[in-house]
Amino acid sequence: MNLEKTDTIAAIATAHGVGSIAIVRLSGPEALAIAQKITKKALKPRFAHLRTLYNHQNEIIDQAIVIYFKAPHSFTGEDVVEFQCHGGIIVADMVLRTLLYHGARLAEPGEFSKRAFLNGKIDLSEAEAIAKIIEAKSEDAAKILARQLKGELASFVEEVREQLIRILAYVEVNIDYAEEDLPVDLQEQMQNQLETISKNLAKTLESSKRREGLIEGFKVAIIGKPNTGKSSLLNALLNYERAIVSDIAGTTRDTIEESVRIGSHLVRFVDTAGIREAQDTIERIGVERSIKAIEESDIVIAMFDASRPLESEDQKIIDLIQRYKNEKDIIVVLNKIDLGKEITIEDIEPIELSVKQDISPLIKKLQTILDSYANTEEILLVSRRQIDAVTKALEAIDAAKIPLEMGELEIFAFHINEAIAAIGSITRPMESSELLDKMFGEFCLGK
Ligand SMILES: Nc1nc2c(c(=O)[nH]1)N(C=O)[C@@H](CNc1ccc(C(=O)N[C@@H](CCC(=O)O)C(=O)O)cc1)CN2
Ligand SMILES: Nc1nc2c(ncn2[C@@H]2O[C@H](COP(=O)(O)OP(=O)(O)OP(=O)(O)O)[C@@H](O)[C@H]2O)c(=O)[nH]1
Ligand SMILES: [Mg+2]
Repeated sequence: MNLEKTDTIAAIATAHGVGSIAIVRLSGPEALAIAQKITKKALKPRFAHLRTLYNHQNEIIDQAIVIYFKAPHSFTGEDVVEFQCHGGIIVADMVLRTLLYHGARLAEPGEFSKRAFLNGKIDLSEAEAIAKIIEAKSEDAAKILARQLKGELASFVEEVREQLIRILAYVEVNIDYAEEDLPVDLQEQMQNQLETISKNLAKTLESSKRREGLIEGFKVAIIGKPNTGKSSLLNALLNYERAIVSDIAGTTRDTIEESVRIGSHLVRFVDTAGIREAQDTIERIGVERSIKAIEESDIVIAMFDASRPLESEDQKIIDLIQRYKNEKDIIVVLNKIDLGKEITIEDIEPIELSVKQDISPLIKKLQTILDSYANTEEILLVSRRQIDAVTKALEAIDAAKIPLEMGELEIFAFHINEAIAAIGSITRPMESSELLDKMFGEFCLGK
C-alpha cells in the first residue's frame, strides 16, 4: 500500500456518553501537521504533553493530554496523535470537528484496525480478537481474546502451516525427481503426519464449537414434564417472580428467556413449556420448542418431580437425555425433595433438591461445568470465519489421503496446497477487499 496516498482519519475512540475522559484519535500522514494546528505547539514522539487545544477560530476548547506516536511505531503503523480530552461528548466533538476542519476525514468503523492490518501491525486473527474483546460477555472471554491478541492463534496457525509445507516439500522432490513410486516408509510417515495434523485440527474445531458460548454467552435450557418446577427454578435463579408458577400442569406455554450471572459467567436460562404426551397441536409445538431449546443450548437441566413415581411423560425426557447426552452437558434435577422421594431413575446421577428451599447444589454444579469450559489452555476459534477455515483445511487434508495412498502425488499436492491456503487464511487471507470491508465494517467507530 502506498502510504503517501492515504488520507488522514479521525474519530472519537471512547464511548459516546458521559465520562471523565474522552479520546480522539488521528492517524495518517498529515496527523502531526493537523495536530500542531490544534495545539499550536510542537509534539515530541512518545511524550504525554499537557496542551491547550484551540478551534479554527482560535478559541480555547480544552486542556488535554496529547500523545504523538511516530510512524511506524503506532497502533496503525502510521503517524498517530491521540487527544485525551475532557469527557462527555461536547468537548470530544469540538476536538473532532476541528481536526476535520484542518483536513482530516471522519474514519469509517474499524478503519484504524484495518490500517493496522494493512500495515502489518496485526494479523486478521488479532483484528478479530480486538473486535470481540469490545463485546466480550465475560472475563473468561476477555482473557481468551487477550491471548489471541498476543498471537496465540496465529502461532497455532503458523505451526500447522509449517507442518503441511514440510510434507509438501517431500512430495515435490518426489514429483520432480523420482522415477518410481514413493518409498513405502516415506509414504507411511507422511500418512502418519497427516493423521496427527488432522486430529489436532479436529480437536480444536470440536472444542471450539462446544465452547462457542464463551464468546457469545452460554445458554441453559430447563426441560421436564409439566408441573415439575421449571418456572419456579427460573424465578429462584432470578430472585423474582418472572414466570407464572401454578400447580396447574401446562402453566408455561411459551419459552421464557432471562440472563443470570453464575460466578463470572453471564448465562441465559430458557424456561420451556412442560413436555407431555402430544395430544393437541399446541402441545406438539411445545415439544418441538423444547427440542429446539436443547439444540440451541450448551447445558440442559432436566427436571423431574422427586415426590412422584416415574411416569410415561418423564420417559420422554429420559429419551431426550439419551439422545443428547454426547453433545450437551446434561444436569438431572429431582425437585420437590421436601415432599419425599418416590422416583427412581436408572443409570443417572441426579441432584436432589427443593427449588422452594435451596438451589445452591445446582448452582455449584453449573459453575463447575462453566469453569471447565473456560479454564483450558486449548486454542479457541472465536469466529465463524475461523471455524470455516479450519473445517475447509480438514476437508482438504481428508481429500489428500486417497491420492497419497494411490501414489497420485500431484493430486495429493493440490489438496495439501488447498489445506495450506485455508489454514493460512485465518491470519492472512488472500484478501479480497470486500472481505476486509465487511469484516472491519462491523467494528466500532473509532476502532
Ligand atoms: N490510548 C490508547 N489506549 C489503548 C489503545 C490505543 O490505541 N490508545 N489501544 C488500541 O487498540 C489498545 C492498546 N493497543 C496498542 C497497540 C499498539 C500500540 C502502539 O503504539 N504500537 C507501536 C509502538 C509500540 C511501543 O512503543 O512499544 C508499535 O507496535 O510499533 C498502541 C496501543 C488499548 N489501549
Ligand atoms: N413442595 C414443592 N413444591 C414445588 C417445588 N418447586 C415447585 N413447586 C410447586 O410446583 C408447582 C409447579 O411449579 P412450576 O414452576 O409452575 O412448574 P413448571 O415445571 O414450570 O410447570 P409447567 O409450566 O406447567 O410445565 C407449583 O405449585 C410450585 O409452587 C418444590 O421444591 N417443592
Ligand atoms: Mg412453567
